[in-house]
Amino acid sequence: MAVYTEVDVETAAALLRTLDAGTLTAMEGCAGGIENTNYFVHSDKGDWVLTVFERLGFEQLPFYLGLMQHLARKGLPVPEPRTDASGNFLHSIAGKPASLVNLLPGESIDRPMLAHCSLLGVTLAHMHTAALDFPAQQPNLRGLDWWATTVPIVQPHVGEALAQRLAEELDFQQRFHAAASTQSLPRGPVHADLFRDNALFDGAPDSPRLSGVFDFYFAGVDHHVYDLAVCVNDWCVDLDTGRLEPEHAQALLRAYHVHRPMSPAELRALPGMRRAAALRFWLSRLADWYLPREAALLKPKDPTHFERVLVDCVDNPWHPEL
Ligand SMILES: Nc1ncnc2c1ncn2[C@@H]1O[C@H](COP(=O)(O)OP(=O)(O)OP(=O)(O)O)[C@@H](O)[C@H]1O
Ligand SMILES: N[C@@H](CCO)C(=O)O
Repeated sequence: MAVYTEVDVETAAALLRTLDAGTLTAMEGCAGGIENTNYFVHSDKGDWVLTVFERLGFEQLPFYLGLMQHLARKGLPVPEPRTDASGNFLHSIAGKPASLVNLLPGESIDRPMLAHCSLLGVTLAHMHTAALDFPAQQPNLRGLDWWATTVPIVQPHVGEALAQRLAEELDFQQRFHAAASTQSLPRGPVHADLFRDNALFDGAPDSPRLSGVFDFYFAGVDHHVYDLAVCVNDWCVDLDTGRLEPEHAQALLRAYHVHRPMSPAELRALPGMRRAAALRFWLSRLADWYLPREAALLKPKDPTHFERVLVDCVDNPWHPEL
């Protein structure tokens, strides 16, 4: 149950009033999610998600919430932070940062079909294009520097063979990211964590619609092809074996390419970026596994899955046909 900070009815009702979001009719704590306190809040003006941020500070949130506002106002299915009369979207509850966004319709999909991958490709292309003129800058805080800091932290816990694999992959990534061919790849604000549990679909089963993309709290400026690699590694990988499902990946990339054509350099970089994305989530899961945060209620996710994904990326580099 992801309610770390109890929010009482009076506090929620007062926030709704401040944000001209109607009169509160009901609220319930949200069981999903592990990072933040989330409540579903209902009023005579609509349905909302009230989030109290447990780890992120007031200084990082303007980038994430501003990017969500930017994308939502351009018509993307992204929650829009509700603003007060002065235009502020960052509020405070119990001394912690808080936000109120509109509740998006739809459900997450456990096992994406080709149609879901295509819809994701279309939306991701639109998100990348729409974000290009977002003025704020924040690097991907889970990028190369973080990998280099985290590898030696987790190495003592994983045994010699895996410690060696981590060192070799970090070395590969440092060379790959230093190459001029990588540095010149197109960049912009990207989601960087758009797993299947961060998207919603509605519509009939045979004609789904992508109705929501949320959880922008790892977003940052990075290469577009890195963001694609993160998606391919989750939406288009068998969760039992860690192996790529090439038809799913092809569907995602073809749909993306129609709306934001990928350059030959981006296509060439995809195998290296898939390795980068696999390393990033292997490392964060290893860190959560061996060095759990104090008082964290979260059940750590299985790191070995991304070890398998990385092995598959290295052993079977995949090149899309567009
Ligand atoms: N704007 C929204 N519209 C609809 N549902 C939402 C929205 N925001 C969050 N949710 C729902 O609430 C759940 C928890 O949200 P979220 O995933 O952002 O939690 P978290 O704790 O912040 O992050 P994490 O996924 O890292 O645990 C989601 O699984 C989703 O079902
Ligand atoms: N998507 C991440 C967790 C949240 O960032 C993972 O599956 O490891």
